[in-house]
Amino acid sequence: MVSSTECPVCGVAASQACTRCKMVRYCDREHQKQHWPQHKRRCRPFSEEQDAELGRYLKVTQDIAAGQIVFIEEPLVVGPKWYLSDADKEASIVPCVGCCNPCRLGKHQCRRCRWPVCSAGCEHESLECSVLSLRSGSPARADVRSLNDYFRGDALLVLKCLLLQRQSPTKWSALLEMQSHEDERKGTELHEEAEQRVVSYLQQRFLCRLKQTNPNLLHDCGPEMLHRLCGIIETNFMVIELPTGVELSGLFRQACMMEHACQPNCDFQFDNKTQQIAVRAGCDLRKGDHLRITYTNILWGTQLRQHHLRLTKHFSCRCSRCLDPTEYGTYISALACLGDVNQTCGGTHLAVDPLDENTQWKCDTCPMLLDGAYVSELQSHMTEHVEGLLGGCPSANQVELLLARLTHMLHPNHFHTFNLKHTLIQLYGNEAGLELGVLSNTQLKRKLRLCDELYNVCQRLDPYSIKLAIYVTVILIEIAHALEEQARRAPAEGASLLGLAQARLREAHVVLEKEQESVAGKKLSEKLQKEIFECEKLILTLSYSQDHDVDQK
Ligand SMILES: C[S@@+](CC[C@H](N)C(=O)[O-])C[C@H]1O[C@@H](n2cnc3c(N)ncnc32)[C@H](O)[C@@H]1O
Repeated sequence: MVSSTECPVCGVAASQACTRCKMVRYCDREHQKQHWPQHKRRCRPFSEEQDAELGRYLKVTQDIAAGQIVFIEEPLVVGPKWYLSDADKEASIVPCVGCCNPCRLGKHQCRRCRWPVCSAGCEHESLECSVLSLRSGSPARADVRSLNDYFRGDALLVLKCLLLQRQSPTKWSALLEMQSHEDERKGTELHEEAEQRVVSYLQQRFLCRLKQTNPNLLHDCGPEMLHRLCGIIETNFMVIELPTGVELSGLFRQACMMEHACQPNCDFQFDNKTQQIAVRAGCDLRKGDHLRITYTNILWGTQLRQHHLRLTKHFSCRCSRCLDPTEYGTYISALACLGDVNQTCGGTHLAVDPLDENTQWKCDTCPMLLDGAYVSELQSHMTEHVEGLLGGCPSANQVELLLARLTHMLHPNHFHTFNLKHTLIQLYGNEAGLELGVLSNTQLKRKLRLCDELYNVCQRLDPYSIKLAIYVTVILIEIAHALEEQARRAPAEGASLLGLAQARLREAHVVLEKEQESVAGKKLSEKLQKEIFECEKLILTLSYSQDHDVDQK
């Protein structure tokens, strides 16, 4: 919706904008009042704005309290996941083309187009089905890899977009207004991959036949349009996680206008029944604030986030975190200074210019400078080690060993050490042979210290737990575990330690409110309920035994 310059009541040129949304103008108060019954359904506490750097974005026009729904919106398109990992390409469970429920590949197929459905009776949109029925050939083999390659979900998402030109001209034009970064994509790996996986696949399998059998069905389905749609998806898609664990991608006219920041102020939830997205204020928003979500992983260091944003969204983020070499004092990208050959200086290397991919890294204590290329090679080498280890369910001992090796080179809060420590706090107290009762006092203290370090990093990066609610909840539960165990060991301080544990669990309860709809949030919520109950039981048991002791004395 572009803001109109004519009064919707009488059509004359108008200058008084609706103060809430600034999207409609009136010639006078009387006509504004008259129009309110219609306008109130569209009037929202933000306006659509545009600027040379951000493109379109959303600006708050009146204060909004934390937790309040800012707007609810229907999708333009919802479809299969856009980025398919290697594991996805070998998955035997895929979303049903009809209802998106998980279904086993090869079990049921749509009677007409043969694409995977969850049950014989599950139907899908008829135009989509008739285009998919034009397929040529059949899967080379019946193994999951061949079937996944034959029924490509990411290509189906592009086809869903393409068919809007027939199904809904309004949605089609809204889709084409979205940024695609077409020019920047040309000649890149992403463009080449889109050509291989999506454009040539759709053309050879379905669209060439469509041109012969029904040339007037789609006005524009050539390779340029397909590439443009790939760019629109890449730039705008939002990740939707269903309660079944299925991940989908969605495009929304307005929600996709929200700009990126590495410290967001909004989050969103998808309702699978209505297919609507609800955008919510993650903290108190003031008039003039922009609505911001995060397009990348906020637990990555600046170089990695910037690289990801440049590669996929074609911009350099200049938010306050990206401009600050310490990243709000977390030092999450910082390296430990190795000093000269003889001894380390104990200092920390920080990027001289965090926005420059090739920046040098300067020690804050000695004159040592590190080259950008060296640092990025070191980082990716470490990524391999950390991901390799954490992907294989390691023991606490294995994690400690890698941590000890990396500690020489990284700041204690570096994102690689953050990941290792977040795993460790869950292993201490839960791994077989390292149950809470078996941990030494030193191990218990270490668990608590690691939890505190991780909690502080999360608080600085995401003070309202908009993105890190799950991480923070896990940390708070582990803190409570350690405090409860300390209370068991030192009954004299038991009451105060259990009080602290209970407070941490209550805090976790509040933090987890934000994740009520996600699969991980639901699971964790059940665990948290039990933890709260167990903690209350411990408190009662302790006060009973203390009362009992007093009586006996
Ligand atoms: C999801 S779209 C947002 C809506 C888009 N601005 C439009 O006009 O349709 C993402 C694109 O917006 C721009 N953008 C979003 N956040 C930005 C930021 N923090 N700095 C610069 N550009 C940004 C980039 O071009 C990015 O690829």
